[in-house]
Amino acid sequence: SSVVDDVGQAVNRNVSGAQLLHELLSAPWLHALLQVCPDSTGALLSSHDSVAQADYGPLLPPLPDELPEDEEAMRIVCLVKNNQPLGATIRRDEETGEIYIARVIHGGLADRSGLLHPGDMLVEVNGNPVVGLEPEQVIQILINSQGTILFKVIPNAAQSSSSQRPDSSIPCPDAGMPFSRGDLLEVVDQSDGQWWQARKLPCAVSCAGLIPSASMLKSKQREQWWCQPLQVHTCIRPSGFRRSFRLWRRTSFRRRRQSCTSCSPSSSALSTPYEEVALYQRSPQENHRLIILVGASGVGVTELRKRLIKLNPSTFQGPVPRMFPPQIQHIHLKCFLKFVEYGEYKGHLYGTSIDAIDDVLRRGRMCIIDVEPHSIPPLRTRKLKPYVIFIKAPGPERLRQSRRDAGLITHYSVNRAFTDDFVELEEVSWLMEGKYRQFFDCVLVNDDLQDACIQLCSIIQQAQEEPQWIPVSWTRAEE
Ligand SMILES: Nc1ncnc2c1ncn2[C@@H]1O[C@H](COP(=O)(O)OP(=O)(O)OP(=O)(O)O)[C@@H](O)[C@H]1O
Repeated sequence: SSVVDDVGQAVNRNVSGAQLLHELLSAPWLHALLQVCPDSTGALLSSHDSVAQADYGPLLPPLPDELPEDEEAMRIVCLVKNNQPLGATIRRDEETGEIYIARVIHGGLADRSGLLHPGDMLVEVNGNPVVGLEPEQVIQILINSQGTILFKVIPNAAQSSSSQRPDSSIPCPDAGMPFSRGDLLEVVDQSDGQWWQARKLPCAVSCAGLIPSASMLKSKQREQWWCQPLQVHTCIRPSGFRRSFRLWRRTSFRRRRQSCTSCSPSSSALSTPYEEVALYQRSPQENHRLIILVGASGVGVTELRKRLIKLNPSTFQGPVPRMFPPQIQHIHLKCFLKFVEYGEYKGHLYGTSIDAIDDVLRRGRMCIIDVEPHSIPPLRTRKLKPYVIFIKAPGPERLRQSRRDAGLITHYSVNRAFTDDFVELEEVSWLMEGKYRQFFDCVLVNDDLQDACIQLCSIIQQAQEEPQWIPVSWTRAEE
C-alpha cells in the first residue's frame, strides 16, 4: 500500500510512466497474487526496485540470500481471461495424481503469454490446489474464474515440446479443429508425431487447433477401410435426368456401376491424406491451366460449357473427341491410358485424348472439359495444372423453379416424375461433393443460368490470372 501511495504522489508530480505503474500496482490481480503467494512479495518488489530507486525511494531491503528451494522452482503465471480459450490442454498422471500441461496450442492465450509450457506441473489455480483433482475439476475451476487467473506451476526443466505425450485419441476434443476434405490448412507445429497444430485458411482466428498427423490419419483411414462393409452403401448413381450426348460419360457410369469401383477405398483417396500445396501464379508465357467442370448428371455442366465456348470461341475451346476405327479397338489396353474418358456408340469407341487437350492449350486457348470425377486424378499433372470447378445443384425447390423458368419442365414433364428427379439430382450432387471435394478448387451453384455463366467466367479468369494453391509437386522442375 505504501508503494502505491508513493507512486500516487509521483503521478501527481507528472513523473513519466508513473500513471501506468500506478494502474498496474492497483490492479486486483496483483493484490490477489500477493495474497496467494506472500513469500514472493520480496521478489516481486525487487523486480520494481530499480524503478523505485530511480524515482521514489525508500531503498528496499535486499532479498534474502537463501530463498526456499521450492520458491525458486515455482512460477506464478497470471493470465487475464477474455473471450478466447486458454489454448492449453492438461493431463493427469494417474500414478501421482499430478496435473500437467499436456500441450500449448499455437497462437492461443497460453502460447502468447510465453509462460506456460508442455510438461509444466500445475500446483494451484486461483489458490485452489489441483494435485489429485480430475482434469474436469481443474477445468471447472477455470470456467468459474472471472477476470484474472493465477496459476502456480512447477516449470518443466526440459521445457521442450517433445514432452508432449503421443496420444492415439484426440488429447482434448475442445482443442481439436474441425475440417473437411478440400480445406486449406496451415500447419504450424509438427513436433508431435500424432497430433499437429494447424490453422484453417483463410485465417479468421490466431489460435491454432489440433489435427491428426498424416501418419495418424493414414492409420485411421485403414481402420475405416476395414469398417467399410458395415457402412451404408452410398454409391453415386447417375440421375434419371441425364440426357446430354456425352457417350463416354454414360459408359463410364455403367462400368462403374457394374464394378462399383467408386466405393473402393482408394478410388477417391490421395496416396497421402494431406497434400502439400503452394501458391502458384501463372506467368504469361505458360500455357493456360486446364479447366475441368464436374457435376452430377443433369446439373447443367454441358450447358455451361457450351455457353462459355459460344460466348468467346476465340478464348475457350473444348478438345475434339476422337473416334477409333473398329480394327484398333481391341488391340491393346495401353492405348486407352492416354484417354481421359471414352465410350461406345454404335459399335465405335470415342474418347477425349490428352493430345487433344494439349492441342488446344498449345494454341494459347483455354481448354474446357467436363468429366466424371473419378477421371480427375490422372489429369492432375504438372503439365496440365487443372483447375477443377464443381457445378453444384441448388436445393430441389430452386432446381424446380429455375428449370421451370427455363421451360424445361413443361418440355419434359409428360412422362417424368420431376420432383423425384430433382431430389435425386441434389442428392447425387451432395454425395459427389462429399466424396471428391479434395479435388475441387471452386464450387459454383448452378441456380440462375445467366448468373452461373457470369460467375463461371470470372472464376476462370481468376484461375488463370491470380495466385492459386496447387500441389507442391506441380511447382517442381520435374514430376
Ligand atoms: N441453371 C439452369 N437453369 C435452367 N435450366 C438449366 C440450367 N442449367 C442447365 N439447365 C438445363 O438442364 C438440362 C440439363 O443440363 P445439361 O445437359 O447441361 O446437364 P449435364 O450436367 O451436362 O448432365 P448430362 O450429362 O446428363 O447432360 C439442359 O436442358 C439445360 O439447358
